Amino acid sequence: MMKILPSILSAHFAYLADEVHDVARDVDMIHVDVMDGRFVPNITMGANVVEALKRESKVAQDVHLMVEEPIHLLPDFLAAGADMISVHVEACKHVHRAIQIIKEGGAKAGVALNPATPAAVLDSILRDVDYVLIMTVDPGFGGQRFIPSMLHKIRAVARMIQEKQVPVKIEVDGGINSETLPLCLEAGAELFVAGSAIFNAEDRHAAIETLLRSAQEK
Ligand SMILES: O=C(CO)[C@@H](O)[C@H](O)COP(=O)(O)O
Repeated sequence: MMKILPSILSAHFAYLADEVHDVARDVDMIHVDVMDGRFVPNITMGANVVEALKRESKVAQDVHLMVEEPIHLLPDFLAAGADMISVHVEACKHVHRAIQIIKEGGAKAGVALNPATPAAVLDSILRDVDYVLIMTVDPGFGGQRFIPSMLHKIRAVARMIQEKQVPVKIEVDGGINSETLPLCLEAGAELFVAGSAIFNAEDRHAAIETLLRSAQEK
């Protein structure tokens, strides 16, 4: 079943709780971008924000760690209540260990791939993860343009999942809007992260409706 995950990177940080309440009327999960200023140029939020939002809202949180060597941070994010956590294969020397820690902590575990990272890196990890996050822009900023060649990668990962017969979901993130969402859906994605397409809209409810409708129209 497809899901839309609003990325709070594009929300108004001064009113974060209100922004989360606003979208939580329409979705059951939000996407939380954690950036360390090293793996990607920006610095955003940490486990304290996940914990604070957990106290404010029941909405589930999908935490995307854009962080060099994220293993040491996992216990904090798990304790804060993260429901899904992904680590980048490009940033983590011991991906299997990270996946194991996330699962043992009770969250769903994902691996994230930058646009230039080939699907083949998943061969030895696909059986161990709950989801693969395919970045459809280079991570670091909201509001970038979707990279069309990522559709091939989505298809390649969908094929690998089918061949290995594993219950792994494909998540896409970056430049997702009512034009790109149906293309990704057709290629095999199920989880759609959208930041500016939702939070830049005056009416977030209508923006989410538009995204959901675009999936049906295809
Ligand atoms: O991880 C990231 C950016 O690095 C994303 O989650 C962005 O927040 C997506 O924003 P839009 O491309 O949808 O505006």
